Amino acid sequence: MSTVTAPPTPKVELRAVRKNFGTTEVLRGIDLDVAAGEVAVVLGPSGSGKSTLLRTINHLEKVDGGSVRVDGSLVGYRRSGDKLHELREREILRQRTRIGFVFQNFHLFPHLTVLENITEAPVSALRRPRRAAEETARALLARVGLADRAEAYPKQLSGGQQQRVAIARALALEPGLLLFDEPTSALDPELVGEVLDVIRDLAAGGTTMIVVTHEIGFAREVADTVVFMDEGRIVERGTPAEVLDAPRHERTRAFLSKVL
Ligand SMILES: Nc1ncnc2c1ncn2[C@@H]1O[C@H](COP(=O)(O)OP(=O)(O)OP(=O)(O)O)[C@@H](O)[C@H]1O
Repeated sequence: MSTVTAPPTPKVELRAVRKNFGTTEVLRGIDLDVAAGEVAVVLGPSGSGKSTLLRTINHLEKVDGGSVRVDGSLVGYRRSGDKLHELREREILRQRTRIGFVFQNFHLFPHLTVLENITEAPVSALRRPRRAAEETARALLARVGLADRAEAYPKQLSGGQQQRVAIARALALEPGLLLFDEPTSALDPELVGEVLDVIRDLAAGGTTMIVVTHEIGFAREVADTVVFMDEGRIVERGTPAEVLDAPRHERTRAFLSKVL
């Protein structure tokens, strides 16, 4: 008797995702699977829809068509009978806490210390006891190399340090998925490496990640999969060697010739 094993459910599953802003079609039918533990790097020219793609996965943007599943559940919707119903805002927020999001411009709260920035969401959204949340936050700060900056305010830190705090803050929610939106593009060149090192460590530890970046060297080294977006579509997807060294699509070749 043969045993048939079902393929594992992807951690992230996008099917025919469409998003419009007014009359502009920004996502024009995106299909994307990211498996548990996979690191997907998304490349593409400015305006191709990379940020919007991440924001639909996190339900910061509602889709106009298609579906987004994270861990098998439809983001933003629940099913009853054959019908899909939009989830209430509270449930959407709860789902969103399972997905860590690191922005280009850090988005730290300026009036809170580093430690408070990291404990804010676990205490308020997840109702973790403050003492336990602080203990976790200190461990995460050590992990991103900032154990001694817990009491500092964001403006007292360099951009690279602020971004490492933002990563620690995302990790404090113990997310099953981490999304990075150009995490190094607001940094001075000498600070890029320290942030990429932290992301590299997370990748090596098996965290599922989707990273939008223009850092081709990082993509080559860390990505399992490289996705190239152009005008709201995924036009190429493959291993770093396939997409970066032997791109099949003319638009990918043109883009790489500018950034390499
Ligand atoms: N909230 C919005 N309202 C209207 N248009 C928007 C909005 N957000 C994005 N857009 C438009 O959607 C398109 C795709 O934007 P998006 O930020 O997703 O691209 P991107 O590939 O991430 O670009 P970049 O690399 O410059 O960040 C752009 O034309 C942008 O102007």
